[in-house]
This record gives sequence, structure tokens and C-alpha cells, in this order.
Amino acid sequence: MESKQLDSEIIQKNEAAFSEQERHGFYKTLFNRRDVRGQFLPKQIPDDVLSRILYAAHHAPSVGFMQPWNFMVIRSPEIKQKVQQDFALAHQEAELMFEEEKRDTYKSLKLEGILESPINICITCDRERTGPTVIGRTHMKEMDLYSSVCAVQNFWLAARAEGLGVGWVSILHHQTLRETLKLPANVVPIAYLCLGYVSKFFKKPEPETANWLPRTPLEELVSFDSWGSDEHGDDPLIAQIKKDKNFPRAF
Ligand SMILES: Cc1cc2c(cc1C)N(C[C@H](O)[C@H](O)[C@H](O)COP(=O)(O)O)c1[nH]c(=O)[nH]c(=O)c1N2
Repeated sequence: MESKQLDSEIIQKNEAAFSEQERHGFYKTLFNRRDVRGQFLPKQIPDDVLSRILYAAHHAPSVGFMQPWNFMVIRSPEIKQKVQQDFALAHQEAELMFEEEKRDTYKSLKLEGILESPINICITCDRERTGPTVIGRTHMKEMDLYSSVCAVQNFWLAARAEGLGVGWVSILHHQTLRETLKLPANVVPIAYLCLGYVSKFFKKPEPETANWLPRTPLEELVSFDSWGSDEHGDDPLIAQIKKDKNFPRAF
């Protein structure tokens, strides 16, 4: 059943279409978003800019419109210091988890900008936000977590459009983070983010530049109707994807 909406609540066809320039702006934001770790500037972030980015995050899709997220703005040097100390510990432990020949490269990567960025943000998921039964979450309980991840992506893209860098830090001990931020039992930390103006944005992901991993060709990731299905390699969509391989670089 189609839900009833007033005429004033419906976007008319011509208003829904994006102009060429608007579409360009969207793809420009998307393909130029980067994970930022080492290029943060101490410049303060005006509240109107942060407010717009938070609105973008808050308008992410969510299962059953659950909106399970909260946005914790972390400005306290003491809290940032505590999180950074935990990162240092986890980072040391992480090093030993990689094969020996990769350890030097791992150590050379900068993987957080907790103290250099003026603001850290923790995006969380309240697993009990709208009660036990949620439309769309009756069978796949993890959908609330995925909803908060959608908010993270909106946040990241809006920040990029505003000229700010975001760095996601997940080399942390879950329990320590919970305690540091005083999270109640029903709230899960989804993303610990560093936010700030930057001296530059890199063109490519840092792991790609450091020869850690290349970007996988998109055609290897697209299948038809069931897992794998290599026999569709000659599908016109695959041919189109290969033809468009420079599309992201056009922005
Ligand atoms: C869930 C999750 C968790 C992390 C990340 C990302 C995501 C999605 N990334 C950033 C990651 O390395 C980066 O996104 C990829 O290397 C691709 O680069 P761009 O984001 O395209 O610049 C990340 N980066 C980092 O330096 N330290 C970290 O702990 C993490 N953790």
C-alpha cells in the first residue's frame, strides 16, 4: 500500500532531477573522500560547519527509521589522550599479528590523528532505541549497527564536501573505549572519528600508495544471480564497467 502524502510533501519530478553540475558535485565529493590520518591542521571547526555535517549524518537511512545513532563530540584533551594511549597499546599488539615481512610497512603507516585533529567524534548505536520490535529488524538483528554505519558514511562525505578530513580509528580495545566514553550497556561504539581541516587530501588511499593492497577491479566483484558466476564475464554490464574504469578519475 502506498502511503498517503500531501502534495507539499512530494518532490515534483523536475525538482527530483539533479543537474549535470549537481551530479558532478556529488561524484566529486564521493571520489575525493579520503581517510585522513596525518594532515590535520589545528584550525578550529566553526559550529555551523559541524552542525551541517551532523545533520547530514542524522539523515542517513536507518532500519525502521530507528535512528539508533548518537554523536559524541570529543573536545577534551584528557579523553583524547586516553583514547590515543589505548591506540598505542593496540597498535603494538596489532604489529605482531601481521606476517614478519609486512611488519615494517605496517609500522611505517600512520593510522590515527587523534591528538592532531581538533575534534574527535564517536558515532554510536543504541541497540534498544525504539524498543524490541523494529520494522526490518525482526529477523536480522544487526541492521541497527549497519544503520549507524550509514550515518558514518554520510558524515564522512559531508565533511569532505565542507573541505574537512575524517579519519576512522578502529585500532582500539572495545571495552576500554566503552569505559573511557562511559557508554551504557545498550550502546555500541561504531566509529571513532578524527575530524579537522587538512593541509592536503591524497589522491589515492594510503594503503594503495604504500603498496599494501591495490584497489580491486570492480568487474571482479560483480556477479549475477548467485555467488561467483564467472561464466557471465561477457555480460554487457561487465564490458561497460571495464570501459568506465577511468570514471572515478574524471572528478
Ligand atoms: C570500518 C573502518 C575502520 C577503519 C578504516 C575504515 C573503515 C571503513 N580506516 C580507513 C581505511 O584504511 C581507508 O578507508 C581505506 O584505506 C581506503 O582509503 P580511503 O578511505 O579511500 O582514503 C582506518 N584507517 C586508519 O588509519 N586506522 C584505522 O584504524 C582505520 N579503521
